[in-house]
Amino acid sequence: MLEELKQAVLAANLALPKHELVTFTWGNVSGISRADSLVVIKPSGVPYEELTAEDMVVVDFDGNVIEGDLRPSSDTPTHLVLYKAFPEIGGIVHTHSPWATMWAQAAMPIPALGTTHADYFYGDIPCTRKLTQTEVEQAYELETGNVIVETFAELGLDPKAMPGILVANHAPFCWGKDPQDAVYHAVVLEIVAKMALNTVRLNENWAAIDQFLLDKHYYRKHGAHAYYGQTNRVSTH
Ligand SMILES: O=C(CO)[C@@H](O)[C@@H](O)COP(=O)(O)O
Repeated sequence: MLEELKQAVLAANLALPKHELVTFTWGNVSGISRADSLVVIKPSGVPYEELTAEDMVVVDFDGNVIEGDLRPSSDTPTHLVLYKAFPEIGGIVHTHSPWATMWAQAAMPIPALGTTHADYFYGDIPCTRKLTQTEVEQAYELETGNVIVETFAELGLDPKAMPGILVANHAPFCWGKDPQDAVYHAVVLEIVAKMALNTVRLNENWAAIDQFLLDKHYYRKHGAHAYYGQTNRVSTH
């Protein structure tokens, strides 16, 4: 059951240490089969170098384990909230990648400063509000998902145009059309987080990218009028 998705979720998880986005077991990737209403996710706390496809855990939308011998990622409730709220996404990544996590710990959005950012994130990368004590104590991982959805609703953001967020005092979550696409966005997020932090350190009079340049770069790669890359080759970005 879901063998292909398990392989894809395993490969996406293994890509995290390869891209230096995780230390020890600090992160997870999942993928969804919308046809089956099932999610495949990394097991909790298992070192990446030991993971196999059989270790991937299949859960339903209520978090019940349908397949797998191991306990699913502790962040499974967050992933499930996001899959339910954002029907267009097919994969989710959570890491504690240091540059993005610095912005999350500062509880600050990452300003859109340049075209590297604009190529993938259409505007400032938001940061959630802090969770309340009740939220943390009663349903921490579920409320982490809820505060992400709340932030997107308040800011009127489109999860396709803004494929990631920072959770205040915690770390980033990213997503994409499938697990690999979500990893791609997590890699870009870490790079733009590093560049933005050093940019604002270099120039205290920093200014956001002009809207017309942000538009040009984002829409070169996305939407009906995209023209980046080749038409006769499979190219995701
Ligand atoms: O956020 C944290 C730890 O603070 C977790 O996401 C991280 O350690 C990964 O946990 P799992 O191994 O997926 O349960």
